Amino acid sequence: MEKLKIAGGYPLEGTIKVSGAKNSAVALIPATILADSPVTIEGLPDISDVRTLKDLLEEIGGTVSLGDDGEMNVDPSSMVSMPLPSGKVKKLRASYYLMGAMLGRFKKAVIGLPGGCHLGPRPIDQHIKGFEALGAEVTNEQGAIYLRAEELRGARIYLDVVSVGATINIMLAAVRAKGRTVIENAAKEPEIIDVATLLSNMGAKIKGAGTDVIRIDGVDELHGCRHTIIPDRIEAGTFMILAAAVGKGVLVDNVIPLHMESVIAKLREMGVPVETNDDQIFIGRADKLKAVDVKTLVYPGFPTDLQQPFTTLLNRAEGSAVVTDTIYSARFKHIDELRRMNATIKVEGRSAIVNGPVQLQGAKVKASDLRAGAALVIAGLMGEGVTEVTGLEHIDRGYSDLVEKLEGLGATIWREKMTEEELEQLKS
Ligand SMILES: CC(=O)N[C@H]1[C@@H](OP(=O)(O)OP(=O)(O)OC[C@H]2O[C@@H](n3ccc(=O)[nH]c3=O)[C@H](O)[C@@H]2O)O[C@H](CO)[C@@H](O)[C@@H]1O
Ligand SMILES: C=C(OP(=O)(O)O)C(=O)O
Repeated sequence: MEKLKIAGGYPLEGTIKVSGAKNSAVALIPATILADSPVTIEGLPDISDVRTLKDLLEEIGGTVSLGDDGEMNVDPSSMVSMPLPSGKVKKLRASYYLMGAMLGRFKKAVIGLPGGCHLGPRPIDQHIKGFEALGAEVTNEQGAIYLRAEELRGARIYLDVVSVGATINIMLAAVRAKGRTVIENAAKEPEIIDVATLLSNMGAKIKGAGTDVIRIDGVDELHGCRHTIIPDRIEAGTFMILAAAVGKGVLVDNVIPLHMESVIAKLREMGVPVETNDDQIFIGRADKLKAVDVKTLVYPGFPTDLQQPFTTLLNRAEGSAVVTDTIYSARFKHIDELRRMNATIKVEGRSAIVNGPVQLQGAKVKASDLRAGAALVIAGLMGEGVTEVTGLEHIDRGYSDLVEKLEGLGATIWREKMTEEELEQLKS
């Protein structure tokens, strides 16, 4: 096991390139199950969620190759509906997409309950409601979800909660159902459009992805195709926030600026100079930052996945800022760690109140989840002295080549093997 060490307090500059989107990748890969001939996905990020899904496709009989350039070829023709009760499915959240994809292709699946970041309760009742509306019988037996259908029939499904996962999962099952499915109150995240684009290139009939009503006319067969993934707007946002915190001129490359509007607006409100062109965003240096309140919302609102990194940035701002997470009320595990680094933050209900400016100090901290990890890396770069971050298995689920990318901006950051004593401490 390794830990990350960061010598903070130095300004960063240069260009940093964004990889393919994790939350697209983890849906595009299961979507290949639905085809009857090979699918190629270009530009996948080098993250553990992608490697775990590759293993899972191989477990059900797929022939899968993944190049160093992030190109994955999947031949799904020999796949079978093998039960995937736990083990690897627990390593990530998005293993729930195997339910929709396997139900769509085989009309049956057994998948263990998903893992992913611990952000408080993360129910999947809306996914199940959707599968049942399509005609599947769904039961939960000893921590695994059993799905079975004689046939899948299109249905009108109103989501009680706007859910990215449920919207994509229902889409995956519905593309091979008989007749029309309408998903109302659908989520509108760019990753949903990316998955719908892949499925359409495979021969699916989908209209309205990216709006809150998606119409799907089921087809009998889907074929292989080639697809290029969209850039990761959460990784891009992490780099923009990091640049606002410790940059003296950073160009974030390979971005779709339209996806970043809520983040750009908040940074500008704080006084950060932000300029955009077709596929890059430049973040300039502001010596003084103003505190701003932030509320996370479904897309196109401010993403919950950037709430934790943004909370770190607010430590540099003058005044008091209220950060409210309306999606995950308990997504505040990073706060205790930031406090160890000298932050003055109070948590009240769904909100964190950050009082700044404070000079963060290097400390030994632990990432409890993926974006807590990103928040602590930014804090380490801002802090005086050396910061040690453990819990890298979370960061490695979502950030491709993070150390190399930050070194490219001039950061002093490295991975180090943990000692026996440290490993013992981690267990206790
Ligand atoms: C792999 C992936 O894409 N993960 C993203 C996805 O997670 P995920 O798909 O799990 O998140 P959802 O959009 O489903 O969740 C949004 C909200 O709806 C609730 N809910 C969701 C489903 C359900 O059946 N019932 C229910 O009550 C959740 O508890 C949460 O409060 O979207 C989240 C919200 O943008 C992001 O933080 C995650 O990075
Ligand atoms: C919460 C996240 O991921 P997951 O849903 O995969 O746990 C995230 O990407 O911030």
